[in-house]
Order: sequence, then C-alpha cells, then structure tokens
Amino acid sequence: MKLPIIDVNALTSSEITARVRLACETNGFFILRNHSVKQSTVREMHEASKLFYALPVKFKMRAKQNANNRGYSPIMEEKLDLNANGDSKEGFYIGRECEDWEMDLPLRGKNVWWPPEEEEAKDEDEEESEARKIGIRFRLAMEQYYEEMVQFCDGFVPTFAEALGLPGFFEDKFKPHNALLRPLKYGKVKSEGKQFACGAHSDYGVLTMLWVQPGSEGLEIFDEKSESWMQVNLGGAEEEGKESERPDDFICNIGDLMQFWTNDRFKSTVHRVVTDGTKERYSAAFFYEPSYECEIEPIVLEGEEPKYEKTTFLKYILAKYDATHEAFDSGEKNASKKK
Ligand SMILES: O=C(O)CCC(=O)C(=O)O
Ligand SMILES: [Fe+2]
Repeated sequence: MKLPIIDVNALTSSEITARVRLACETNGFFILRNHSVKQSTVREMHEASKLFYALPVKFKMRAKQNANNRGYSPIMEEKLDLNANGDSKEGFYIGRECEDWEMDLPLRGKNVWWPPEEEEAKDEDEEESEARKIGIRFRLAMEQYYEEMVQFCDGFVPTFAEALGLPGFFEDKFKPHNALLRPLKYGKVKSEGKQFACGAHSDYGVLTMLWVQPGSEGLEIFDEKSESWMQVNLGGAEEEGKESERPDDFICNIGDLMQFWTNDRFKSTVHRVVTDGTKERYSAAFFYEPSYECEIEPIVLEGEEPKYEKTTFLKYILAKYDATHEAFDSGEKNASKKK
C-alpha cells in the first residue's frame, strides 16, 4: 500500500492541510517527511534501544512497568489482539515527567529508569557496571528523542484543527500533553508461518508517529474496501526503490480518540505487525495525547447526531488499558463506551 507523503518542507501550509484532511478521511495513515527531529537524535534512540534490549532480562526488569504506565514491559505482557497469543515484542514506556502536585492522580508520575538516579552503585561486578552504562545511555537518548518529538507534535497538531475547519481548536487541549514514547523490539521467535508480532489493533489516542528501522517489513494496514491486509511500503511510498534513502520518515496515523472526536469523519484504522520470526525488528511509537482532564465531545457537522457520549481523556484511556494489558487494572473498566 502506498501511503501519501506529506513533506512539510516542500509543501505550503494549505497543501499540507489538504493532504492531511484527505489522508485522515481515507484511512488516517500518511508519511511525514522532513520533520524537525534531528537525524542524530533518531540514530541514537535506535542505537541505545538495541543496546538496552540486548541486556539480560534481570537488569531490564529492574525498570519494570508500573501502574502509571512507565517502564519496561517484557515479551508477551501485552495482548493487542484479544483473540491471538500475546505479542512477541518488548517495549518501554516513557511519559511526561509530572509535577509534584499531580503525583497522586491516575497515570501521573515520574519515569521509571534503571539505574535510577538516586541509587548509588555499590559492589557491582563488571557485568552490572556495563549494564548501568547502557541504562544511562538509554535514558539520555530517550529523553532527547521525547523532547524533540513533543516539540514537533506541538507544531503539527494545529494542522488537524485547520483540516477540520476549526483553526485553533486544539490549542488548549494539550496543556499539558500526555505524550508516551515506546521504543519496541520484536525478537526472533520460533513460529510456524506468520506470527502476529504486534496483534491487530487501532491506536487509542489522537496521533501516533511511528519510526521504523529502515528496511524492516511487517507493518500491515487493514483496507476496508477490499477487506484485506495491505503491507506498508516503509519509507518508500510513492517513490519506488527509494526506501533506504529516507530512513527518518515517520509513519503517522490517527487513533480512536481522533475518530471519536471527529464523529467518525477522521478514520482510525486497524493495523498489525507480522513476522516470520527470523529477524529482529526495532521501531519506536510516539503517542501524542491531550491532557487527561480534557473533555472530549464529538465535533458534529450540521445536521449530524453525535455518535459517542462525552467523556474525558482519562476515562477513555483507562478503559483501553484495562482491556489490553494483563498487568493493568484501573478499576474503571468500560468507562467509555460507544453509544
Ligand atoms: O512497530 C510497529 O511497526 C507498529 C507498532 C504499533 O502499531 C503500536 O505500537 O501501536
Ligand atoms: Fe499501533
């Protein structure tokens, strides 16, 4: 499947808006080219991920994912497709460093790292001391990538408001934002035939910016028209044979919350990652989300009825996590439902 390319350097802002609108009304996927995240930042994020995930599990588990959805999640913990086996991927959630006043609120907290800043290294053997260095490099790389992504998304989100004909609509909705960065590693697995490395799902939130290791395959989008799975031609899109020249394009897609917010005008489309288990694959998903207190109510066109009940982003997202993460229980199951 060829995704439309939106080159933010080469196009005028009205061309960008028109392309974003068309992509969002079609299946919500497009490729973003010439974003502002530095190439060196992307490279280091990738290098540090490789080193971190190669560490023995005993070290990675010291940063195990907590109830605020930060930290390391081992293989098979997540089950995005409820009808399939767990996903053959490991990941690490990094969020906004919250302020002290927010700390008792759901999903708010500090990031979980290993080694934690406050922990003094003592009596460590060589293996542990090497692992610590990698843990620190991982943290620095992720913090840098996170910061540049937030900056880029802050600047890009107004385009969606323009595309909806409501300039400025999102201005106060992301204050503060709740972006989550999730570097992922899909390991080699023993499998017969294809395995769902990341089960079929649509993303939960507003906007996802996905970086995928150049040359790796596996991402598929469900095409409603033909009712079939279409492979995404990573980075290549409209230009045959040019995949490897554009390693830093992002694959962007909008999530369920954007579909909800636009009363189904913008589409959140089901996708998955399939693998034959013979190669490792790295990617990094960045989910750019509004403030938890933000009230979400469908934007309706004239004469249209709202298809969803008003909710807040917090209620909405807790219900999603409950359904897909075995380790997660918010106590708010089914807080947001379709009417
Ligand atoms: O790793 C990928 O290519 C896709 C990941 C994804 O869809 C997700 O994390 O939501
Ligand atoms: Fe996804």
